[in-house]
Amino acid sequence: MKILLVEDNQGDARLLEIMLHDVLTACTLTHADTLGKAISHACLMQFDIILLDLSLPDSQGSSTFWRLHDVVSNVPIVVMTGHDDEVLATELAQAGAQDYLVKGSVDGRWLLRVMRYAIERKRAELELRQSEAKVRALYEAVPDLLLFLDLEGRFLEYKPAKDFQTHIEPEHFLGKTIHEALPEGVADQAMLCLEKAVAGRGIASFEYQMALPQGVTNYESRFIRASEEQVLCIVRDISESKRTQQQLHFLAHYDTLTGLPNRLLFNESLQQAQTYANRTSDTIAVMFIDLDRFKNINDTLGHGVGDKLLQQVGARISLCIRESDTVARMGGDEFAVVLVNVREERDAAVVAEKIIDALRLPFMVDDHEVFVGASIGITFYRPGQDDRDVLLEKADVAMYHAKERGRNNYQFYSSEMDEVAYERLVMENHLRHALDRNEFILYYQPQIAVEGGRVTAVETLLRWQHPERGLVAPGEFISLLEESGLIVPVGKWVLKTSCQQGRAWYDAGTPVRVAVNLSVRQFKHPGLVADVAEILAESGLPPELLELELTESMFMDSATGDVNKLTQLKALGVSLAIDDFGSGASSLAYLKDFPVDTLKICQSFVLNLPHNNDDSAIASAVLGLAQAMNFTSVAEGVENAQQADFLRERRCDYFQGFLFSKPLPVDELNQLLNGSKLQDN
Ligand SMILES: Nc1nc2c(ncn2[C@@H]2O[C@H](COP(=O)(O)O[C@H]3[C@@H](O)[C@H](n4cnc5c(=O)[nH]c(N)nc54)O[C@@H]3COP(=O)(O)O)[C@@H](O)[C@H]2O)c(=O)[nH]1
Repeated sequence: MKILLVEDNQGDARLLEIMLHDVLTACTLTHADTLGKAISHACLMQFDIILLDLSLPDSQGSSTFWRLHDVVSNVPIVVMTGHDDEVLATELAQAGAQDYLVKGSVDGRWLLRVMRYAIERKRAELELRQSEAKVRALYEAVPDLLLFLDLEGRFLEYKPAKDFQTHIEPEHFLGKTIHEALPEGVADQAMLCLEKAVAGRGIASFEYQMALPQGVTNYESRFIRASEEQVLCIVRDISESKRTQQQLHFLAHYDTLTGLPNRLLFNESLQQAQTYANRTSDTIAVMFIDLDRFKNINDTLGHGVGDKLLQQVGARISLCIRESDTVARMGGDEFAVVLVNVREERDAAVVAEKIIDALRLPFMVDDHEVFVGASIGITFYRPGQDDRDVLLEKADVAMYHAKERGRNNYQFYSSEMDEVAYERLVMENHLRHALDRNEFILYYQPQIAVEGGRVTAVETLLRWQHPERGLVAPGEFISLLEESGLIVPVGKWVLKTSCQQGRAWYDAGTPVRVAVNLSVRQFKHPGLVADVAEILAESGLPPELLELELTESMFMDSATGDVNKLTQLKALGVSLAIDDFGSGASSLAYLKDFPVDTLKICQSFVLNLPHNNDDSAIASAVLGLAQAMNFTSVAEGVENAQQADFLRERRCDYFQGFLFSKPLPVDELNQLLNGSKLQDN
């Protein structure tokens, strides 16, 4: 123990020194006989205790204590007095000294006990002071509204929040009970929490809303027992975090484009509906809706229009169902509906018809009048049957059937449909290996010059030589190739084989232009231009003998940088044709901006020539346009002489169709090219 003894009387000092050495084995005693020396020692050394005589040569009475205390306020001071100033010593002991001793009345043991108590008390005092300081800092720093209540729930103390304005004066609370100060519902919950806190069951909290002058605000109140008599209530404004929570919930459960539930919320709703149906034995209908022609609109008019269209579609579907039903956007142009309380299949059919009718009406999007349709697949859940995923799969399978049945219709799921879906899956798997197994072959359909009747070009048409099914037409697998992305490698193979064949005809002295179809996905593939350049170089086909057939949508989608791609393709020296011209609901303005060489009149307009007035008008208009803009014109699907006459009279440049030749394998086409010129009959 390190002791500073401040005593000017050498005798008294010596006496104390002896007493201390008697009772303390390990003790360092520093002696000062003036206050000045005592202060110097106290500044230089950390003492455990100071024994202080109040009457010193340089200071007298209470000021002796206070001057030393100011310097070492954290060291316990025991005041030593004579009998005559015991009153002063008592006062000082109450004011800050740890204790006092009357000189001559103490022995060593007593002195030791007094010192130990003094040190203990001082330590406790310091700890208390520190913990009070912490509580005060905490109290000041807490941004929340703090309310202290008695154990019955009467407000005692109010500290306003730093973070938010309640617009309620402290008087509204102070002196009042919870029930007097708060609205009934909130007060009931607050009392419950207070009781829990009083019972010492930790922190009890609840969230609530209050209608305040500034609007509805969300609060959280936490109650904790603060002392024997008081409970602390911490009130926090959680409006902001509630809003964030709501936004996060919205983002996680709703589709941001249409505001409809997304797949996650749809699944939850379906699960709830199933649980309810299990109890009530009700039937649920699940519909899968896929828009017809949406992709075309998106590709031709752009994604902005596509997005707005989806919003309108979502709104129209919502109007066709009851509030208890759910409509969700599952992604892309796919929507799903859960109908609850379905009595019979007819109920679901009525809703499906309503949806189809609603979506059949034109949509006005950014001054465009656009038409979509819907293919709907329907399946039913009866208690205890399929789980959620199976239901959706079945509705999806039924939807595919609706598409195959010509779109704009609905189909109920039946187990036979699974076989078709299975076949589709098997076909997709076979297609994945078809390229490696050399199962693809190319047919070529001649294009005949109207003037002179010679074969000047051929269109390359893909066929699949299936090991079991024989020759499969592209109508059965091109869409599967598209969906699976296989169209990119397969399309490259078509291009390469066509160019090699084109070069072979060129070398054989029967040069013909080869027209190759490009699919949208192939066109959008970033490596397309490089692939065409490489294939031309490798095959040695003069570029002017290659024509690429593109759809109108590829020309229209200029927003995606595809204009540049067209220009790059054109720069390779190949020609570009617009296939099925007139079938895409698109603006004609692009014709003058893009490097187009050939317009191919869609065969649907040729089919009913010359009797159908509309088709005649369209075919005439397209041919007129081609002549005016200096494009080459090709009529597809020419099957009879009347069609050919009509087209010839309107100065069509080339014919393609069964009237002249079906698509042919290479050998047969070689015979044709080597034979005499073809004549139409
Ligand atoms: N991306 C690619 N698409 C391709 C490729 N090969 C073909 N296709 C596309 O598949 C569609 C169907 O082709 P296909 O079954 O070969 O039908 C073509 C002709 O056989 C048919 N045609 C030709 N003349 C007549 C006729 O007089 N009557 C009649 N009913 N049909 C006829 O038309 C199809 C050619 O059409 P088009 O391409 O519009 O010129 C077809 O859409 C192909 O585009 C490929 O390699 N890649």
